Amino acid sequence: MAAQTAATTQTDGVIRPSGGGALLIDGKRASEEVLATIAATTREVVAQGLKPGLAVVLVGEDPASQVYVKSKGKAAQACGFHSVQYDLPATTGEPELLALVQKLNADPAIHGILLQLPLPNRLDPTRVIEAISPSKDVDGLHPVNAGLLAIGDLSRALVPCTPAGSMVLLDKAAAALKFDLSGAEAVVVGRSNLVGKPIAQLLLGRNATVTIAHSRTRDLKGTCLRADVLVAAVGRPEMIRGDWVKPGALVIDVGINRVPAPSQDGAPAKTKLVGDVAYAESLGRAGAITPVPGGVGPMTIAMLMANTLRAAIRIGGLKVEF
Ligand SMILES: NC(=O)C1=CN([C@@H]2O[C@H](COP(=O)(O)OP(=O)(O)OC[C@H]3O[C@@H](n4cnc5c(N)ncnc54)[C@H](OP(=O)(O)O)[C@@H]3O)[C@@H](O)[C@H]2O)C=CC1
Ligand SMILES: Nc1nc(=O)c2c([nH]1)NC[C@@H]1CN(c3ccc(C(=O)N[C@@H](CCC(=O)O)C(=O)O)cc3)C=[N+]21
Repeated sequence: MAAQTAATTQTDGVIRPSGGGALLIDGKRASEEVLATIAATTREVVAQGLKPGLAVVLVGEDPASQVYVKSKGKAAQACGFHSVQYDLPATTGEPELLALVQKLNADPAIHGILLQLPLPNRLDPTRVIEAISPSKDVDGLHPVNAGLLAIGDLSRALVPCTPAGSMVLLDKAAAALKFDLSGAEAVVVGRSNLVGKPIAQLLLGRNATVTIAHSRTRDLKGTCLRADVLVAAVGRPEMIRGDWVKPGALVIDVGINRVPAPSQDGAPAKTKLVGDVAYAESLGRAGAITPVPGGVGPMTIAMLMANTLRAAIRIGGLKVEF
């Protein structure tokens, strides 16, 4: 492990451990590159009289959601966006939430609306998501955007942020290993509308042969072992073991799981983040892997900013390359 930490990120955003083993794809670094491009393009857009605006809506007091929402607001400000956050009590009713969405749909200062999920159980997310104007749906969850992705119209779709960010990291891994996605066996574990399904669509769009696995999949280990590209989006800490990884595979670990960390005797209990893939076990097998934290998480936030800028450019009818 010491050799792993000694190596530093190289110009292509990939860490090559000096002791050999999987390449580490540096999501923090990749996200900073994307954010720098966004900040530069935003200056151009602002000079043309349009300031991209992002509204993040949080219902209830889930501490993890509060952390994510805060980092989204910070990133928006760093990009030069107008940024607003709505913190609604857990008791908020659907009519009030729908009224807020309508107000934001009509607000010319807002180009992106993000409704942080999960909502409190009483509220049905589909109805609220469908109320968001597709042109402002920077999470890419509205059926119009999901449909555009499904038919492969990436020039018009707003693509969900985590899947879009995962593809950027996968491209870095593929470039570093001179690996061609076209025709490759890709396995996505997880089929949520937010992560698993859209990642599978993006991989299909790149001509991978895609399998989507889920909780009813019979031989999950055997399925994973076929994968040249393995994407884990399950939400179960380190469920995918090292010996489920095909030697040389490109592994994208989307999972973000907070688990108890061993604490020194007497010290207060601590927690740490782990992915859905047993990271240490996989280092000796994978060709490349994204770490948790510092992998897909930071890219998700960067792609949310990218979607907001894209939405603003489209709504404003600007002729800016982005
Ligand atoms: N890095 C980031 O920015 C983000 C990370 N995440 C993380 O990604 C993970 C997945 O998120 P999300 O898609 O929203 O989660 P969901 O809970 O919506 O979906 C989980 C998926 O995993 C499948 N699954 C659950 N248990 C098993 C199992 N034992 N074997 C096989 N498949 C299983 C489920 O199958 P079934 O459909 O059959 O129930 C489901 O399709 C979470 O850890 C989440 O925190 C999420 C969003 C952003
Ligand atoms: N409508 C909606 N869209 C989302 O995209 C969405 C959501 N709801 N609900 C929750 C999930 C989760 N999510 C993360 C974003 C960033 C990090 C992130 O930046 N993680 C850091 C670490 C952060 C920490 O230390 O806690 C990292 O992995 O390095 C993680 C998770 C977006 N989500």
